Amino acid sequence: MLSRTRFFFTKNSTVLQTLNQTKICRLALNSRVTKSAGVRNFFNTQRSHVSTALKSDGWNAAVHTEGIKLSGGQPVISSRTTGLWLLGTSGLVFGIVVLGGLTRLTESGLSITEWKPVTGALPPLSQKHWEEEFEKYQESPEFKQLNSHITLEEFKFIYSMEWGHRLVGRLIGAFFILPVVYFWSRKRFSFDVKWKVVTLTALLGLQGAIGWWMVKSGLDETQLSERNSKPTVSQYRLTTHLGAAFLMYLGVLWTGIEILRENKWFREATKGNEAVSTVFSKLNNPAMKKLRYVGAGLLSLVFFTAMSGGMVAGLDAGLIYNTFPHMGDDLLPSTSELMSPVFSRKPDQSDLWWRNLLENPTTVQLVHRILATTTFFTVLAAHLYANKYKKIMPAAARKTMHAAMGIATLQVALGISTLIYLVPIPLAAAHQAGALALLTACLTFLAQLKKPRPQTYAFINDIMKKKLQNVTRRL
Ligand code: HEM
Repeated sequence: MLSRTRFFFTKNSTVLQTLNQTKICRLALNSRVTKSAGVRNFFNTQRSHVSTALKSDGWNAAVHTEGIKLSGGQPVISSRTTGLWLLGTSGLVFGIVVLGGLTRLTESGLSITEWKPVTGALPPLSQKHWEEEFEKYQESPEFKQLNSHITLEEFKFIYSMEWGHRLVGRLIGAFFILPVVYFWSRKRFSFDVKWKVVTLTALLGLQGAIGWWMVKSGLDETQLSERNSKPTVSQYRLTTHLGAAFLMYLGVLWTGIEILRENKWFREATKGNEAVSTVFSKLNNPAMKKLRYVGAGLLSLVFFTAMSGGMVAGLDAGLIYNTFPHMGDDLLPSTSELMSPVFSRKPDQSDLWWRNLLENPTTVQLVHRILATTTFFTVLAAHLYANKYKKIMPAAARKTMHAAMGIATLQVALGISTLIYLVPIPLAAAHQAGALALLTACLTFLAQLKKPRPQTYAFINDIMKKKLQNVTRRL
């Protein structure tokens, strides 16, 4: 349909001339009139002419319409719809992370003892089916050691939590993969976005497998006895699952923001809006390079702190030392407690350090406190530093840095409250969501400082140079 016509113009004047000659340029650029049948017919009769011109142009110009299919052609900029869809996906991933946290906090995660990617999408629908599922659960170490008192009704609750978590995972899979196929076939992705989307699809598939790998560590008696643990999932696997979800979230968000920024520049450039040149010159300022390092450093630090939080959650280490800043009577527990030989598994104790750092709940909690405090003061320092450049920084980046400061403060308050009140579910879930919110702010800060890709830069600059103010892009 012509109303879907999307135009990407770059350097070559031959094509522009051809388009002008055939009047298509004027008619199609003014796309409000393209719905009329007369114009559509006119356009159809001319399309082969344009297509030939474009092919001979060697892809300096690319016009994408439903009517004109240019073999192997790809847009310089992905369509705005793909950016919005990626932001929608990031919202869903945010939601499932919180739901996953609630599943863990309500101790529901080990209630489904099998992984059936397809048939598991249906919950038990009859009393008999529920009883069968309950019987399977009764074979699990969690039931035998911790939950032998549980009734079928109580089992239904924990089962539904875990089933809901898995269902939302499947829905996100569909919400992501079906549009990928559609957008790909309609050539809506630029080359850069294509490989990102492939990586994200792989990560999504991997995430399901990691989820089951994690659950298995809490169902397998051999693994539990090796870890000398009560029936819970391994903290390493829980953190891997959390980390993969965070990476997926950051990946879709980053790609979505990048596409929407490019589309915004494109729209403004076609309107002849000078703001694009201002943003480009701000982004080209050498001072922004330092701020980019600051943003990347912050993002990595928050991610690392969040992963250490995953280790705290996986070891239930929030249930000890429920005071802040003191841990017990002093600021720090004794060295013998922090580096206890109990956690070493080698006769020569060569693994004493790393095992305590990753498996001793006291040490793991201390590591999280140290990282969290470092993160807070680093955000504060970055905020003060970024403020020095507030006049030359893009406004969006300035605002996200303010947001990061506010969220970091809230996150520390939530973390301390979670600890002091012995990990109540609402606070712990809010603390987990807070970690994602802080990551969002840091990632958005960095994304707003990112220079345009060279091909985007050339493309947008070209539009501005040619002052193609009438170009519209209907997405
Ligand atoms: C920048 C600051 C912080 C970040 C990014 C952060 C991040 C996280 C994350 C991602 C988790 C895992 C949540 C889950 O999987 O359910 C967690 C858990 C936890 N954090 Fe933090 N945290 C921060 C600050 C703090 C502070 C200051 C404290 C208090 C000393 C704290 C105490 C806890 C506790 C007790 C848990 C375990 C909660 C549970 O068992 O669900 N956090 N943190």
